[in-house]
Amino acid sequence: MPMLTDPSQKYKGYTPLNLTDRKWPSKTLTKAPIWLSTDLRDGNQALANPMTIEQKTVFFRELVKCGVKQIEVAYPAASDTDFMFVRGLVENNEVPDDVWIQVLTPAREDLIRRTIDSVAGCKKAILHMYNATSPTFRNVVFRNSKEKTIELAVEHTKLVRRLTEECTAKYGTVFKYEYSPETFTQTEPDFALEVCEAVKAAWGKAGTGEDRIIFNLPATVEIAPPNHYADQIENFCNKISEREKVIVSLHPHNDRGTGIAAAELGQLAGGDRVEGCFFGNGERTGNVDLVNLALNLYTQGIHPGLDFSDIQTAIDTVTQCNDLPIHPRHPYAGELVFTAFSGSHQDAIKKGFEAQKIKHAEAAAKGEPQYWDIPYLPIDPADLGQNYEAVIRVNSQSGKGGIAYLIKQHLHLDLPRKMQIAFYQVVQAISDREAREMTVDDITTAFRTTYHFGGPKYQGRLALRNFKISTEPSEDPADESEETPDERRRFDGTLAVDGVYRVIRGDGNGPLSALLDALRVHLDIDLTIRDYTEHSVGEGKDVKAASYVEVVPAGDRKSAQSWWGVGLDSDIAGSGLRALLSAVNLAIGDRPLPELKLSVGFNARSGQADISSVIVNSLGLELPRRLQSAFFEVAQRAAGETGGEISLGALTELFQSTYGFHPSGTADNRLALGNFKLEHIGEGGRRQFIGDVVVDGEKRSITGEGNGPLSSVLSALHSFVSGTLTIREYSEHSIGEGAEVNAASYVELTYEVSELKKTRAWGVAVDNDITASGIKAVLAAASKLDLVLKN
Ligand SMILES: CC(=O)SCCNC(=O)CCNC(=O)[C@H](O)C(C)(C)COP(=O)(O)OP(=O)(O)OC[C@H]1O[C@@H](n2cnc3c(N)ncnc32)[C@H](O)[C@@H]1OP(=O)(O)O
Ligand SMILES: CC(C)C(=O)C(=O)O
Repeated sequence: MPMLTDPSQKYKGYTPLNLTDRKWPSKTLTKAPIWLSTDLRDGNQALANPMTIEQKTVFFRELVKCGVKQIEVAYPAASDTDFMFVRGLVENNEVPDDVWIQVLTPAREDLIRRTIDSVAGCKKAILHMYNATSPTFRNVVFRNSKEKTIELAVEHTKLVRRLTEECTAKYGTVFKYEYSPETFTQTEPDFALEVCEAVKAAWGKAGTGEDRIIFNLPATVEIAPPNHYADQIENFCNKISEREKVIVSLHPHNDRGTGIAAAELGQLAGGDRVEGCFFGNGERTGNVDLVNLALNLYTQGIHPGLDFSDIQTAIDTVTQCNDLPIHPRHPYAGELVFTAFSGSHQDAIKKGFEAQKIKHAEAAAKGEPQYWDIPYLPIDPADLGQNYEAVIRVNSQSGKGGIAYLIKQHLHLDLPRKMQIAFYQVVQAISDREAREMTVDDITTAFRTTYHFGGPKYQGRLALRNFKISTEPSEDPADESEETPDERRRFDGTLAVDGVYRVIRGDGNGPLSALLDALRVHLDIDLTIRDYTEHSVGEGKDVKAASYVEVVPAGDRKSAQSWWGVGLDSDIAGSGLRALLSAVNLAIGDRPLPELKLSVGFNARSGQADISSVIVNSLGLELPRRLQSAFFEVAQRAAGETGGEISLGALTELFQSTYGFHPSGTADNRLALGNFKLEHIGEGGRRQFIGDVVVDGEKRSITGEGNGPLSSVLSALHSFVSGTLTIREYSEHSIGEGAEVNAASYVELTYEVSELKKTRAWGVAVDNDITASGIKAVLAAASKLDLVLKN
C-alpha cells in the first residue's frame, strides 16, 4: 500500500501541553544526571537471542568498569536465565559496594515475589515495578478503568513494601523503590500524576536524599518532538508533591530519532536521572544511548561521571554481547566518526592541529587551559583511547592536506606545500586507478617508493654510498666580486648507479651544487635546484635533518616540470644530498645513463674518479681521495704506452701489485704479519705490540710501544729498520654486511733515512679484525719502501 496523500486521516498528532511558564528552554546542562543502564534488561529483552549468563556477566563488568552506579540487571521473573544471573551476581559478590542493581517486575504478586527472591542477600537493590497507564493500554491491554489502574499500582506497591522489608529484615538488603507509569508520554498528564501520587502514598516512606522514591517517566514509544517530552517532564516536576522526596527518571526511546534530544531537554526540564543503553540498543529503534549523552556533556566541559577512556573495549564488549553491530556513523563510537575523507575537511583538520599546537604552547606558558579547537572534530579521539590514525583517510575525494598530515604523522616529514601537491598527484593517480580507499600503509609505501625514502628496500637508480665534502679555494683568486665566494665546496663520493659503484667528484658553491656538478660531469645529468627547505626531526641526540629539494632542467628555472626529493640524515649535508638524489631519481626516470668508461688519459678529470669506480666495483675498496690521485698517476704511467687504454682487469691487477693488496689477505709482501698481541699499558690509551713479523722470509719477534696500535707497530719495526717511518694518512671502512663484514684499511707511510730523501708509499689491507687490517696495511706500505735494515 502506498503512502497516503492525506496521512491526517490515519495518524493523529500529539496534543501539546499548554505550559505558560515553561522554564526549560532557557536553561543549560551543568551537571551529569544519575545514570541507570538498562542494557541487561530493556536492551536484553530486545535481542533476537537474549544474552547468556556469561555474556551478561561480561557486560555487567564492563558497565561497572565504565563507572555506572545503577544497573538494571534483569527482569528476573522472565526466565531462569535472568533469575540465575541475578543470583550469580549476588552470590559471587560481583556487585561492588557502591553499585545498585535494579530488577524489573510487573504489578503481579507471583512475579514480584520471584523478583525480590532474585536479589535477596544483595547489599543494595532497586525494585522497579511498572504498569502501563495510557488510555490505549487501559482500554485494550488491561481492559481497566482509571481507578483499577491506580489500584493495581497501589496494591502492588504495598506488596513490594511488605516483601522488601521482610527481605531487608532477613538478608539485610537495602532497597530503593522505582515506579514506572509505563507509556507515560501517552498518558493524560494529570492522570500520570495521580497514579504517582497514589504510589508515593502507598510506599509511604519516601524521604529525602537516599530515601527518595524514583518515578520513571518513560517515553515507552517516542510519539512527539523532544520539546513536548520536556514540557511533560517540567509539568510533572512542578506538580508532584514533595518534589524533594522524588527522583524524576527519564527513559526515552528513539522511535522518532530524537531520543538524545528528549533526554537532554528532559534534564533541562527537571529530570534527575536517565535510563538508557550503551550505544542505543533497546526495543525497536532503541533506548537512549548513554555513551552519546555522557560524551555530549564531556564536550561541553562537564564530566559525565562515566569513563570512556577505553571506548573500544566498551564497543567490543557490547557488540559481542548484543551481537549487534554499531553503525559506522554512530556518534563517538562509529568507526568512521573521527574520519575525514574529503579534501577540505582534511585540510582544515591538518591546519587545526598545527594552529592548536601553537595555541596550546602559548596557553601552557601562561598557565591557561588548553582548549580543544579542531575543525570538524568535536572531541579529541585520544580522550577515548582512539588514535589519530583513523582521523584522516584517503580516497579520490581527498586532498593534499590530508595526505601531508598522514606523512607527517607516520614519517615525521613536514612536506613543503609544493611537494604536497606533487605527492598528492601520485596518490590521486593510484587511488583513481585502483578505485579504492588508500590505507596509511598504501600512502607511506607510495611515498617511500616514489621518493626512494627509507633504506635499501626503496633504493633508486642512484644511491649515495659515501661522500666527503671538502673546502677548496676559489679557482680564480683574482676575482674579488661579492658573488664569488672565497671558498668552494668539493663533493667526493661513491654512488651506486644501477647497481654499479661510481666514484664521482664535483665542485660548487655548496654541497648540493657540487653534487649536481659531479652528476653532470660523470653521468650527463644536468639539473638545477629551484627550491630547498629543511627541518629537524626528533630531539636531543637522536635529532635528524629532513631536507626537501626541487630540481628543474638546468637553465630553465621557470620550467613547468619539476621533481621533488626528500632526504633524512643525522648530518644536514647528508640529508640535503640524499634529497637531491631522491629528486634526481625521479627526474631521470628510466632514461639510460652513460656507462662507466675507463679514460686514463692526462688531464681527464673524470678519469681519476673512473679508475676509483673500477676498484670499488672489482675489490669493494672505497679509496681515500689522496690514494685515488696517487693510483691515478700510477695508472696513467702504466697506460702511457697505450695512449690511455687499459683494461678493467689490468687496472685491478695494477692496483693489487702497487699496494701489496690481495683480497684474501695473502699478499706476497716483503713484510708479513705473524702472530701478535696488543696490550694496554698504563692508564691512558698506550699500547704495546708484541708479535712476529716475517721480513724477507725470516721471522722476527719484535715489540714496540705507542699511543695506539699502529704507532706501537711502527715503534716495533724501528727495532730492525734504520731511519724513521711515520704514518701520513690512515683511513678505514667496512666491507660487506652482518657476519661477513670485514675492515679495509689504507695507510700512507713516509720514510726518512739520513742523507737519503724522504719517500712515501701506500699500503692497503683487508681483514675481519680491524686492528689486524690496519697493521697489515702498515706492513704493506712498508714493503713498498726501500727500507734499510739494521745489522
Ligand atoms: C515497556 C517494557 O519494556 S515493559 C517490560 C517488557 N519486558 C518483558 O515483557 C520481558 C519479560 N516478560 C516475560 O517474560 C513475560 O511477559 C512474563 C513472564 C512477565 C509474563 O508472562 P505471561 O504470564 O505469559 O504473560 P504475557 O507475557 O502474555 O503478559 C501479558 C499479561 O500480563 C499483563 N500485564 C502486562 N503488563 C503488566 C504489568 N506491568 N503489570 C501487571 N500485569 C501486566 C497483561 O495485561 C496480560 O494479562 P492477561 O494475560 O491477563 O491478559
Ligand atoms: C518498564 C518501562 C520503564 C519501560 O521499559 C518502558 O516504558 O520503555
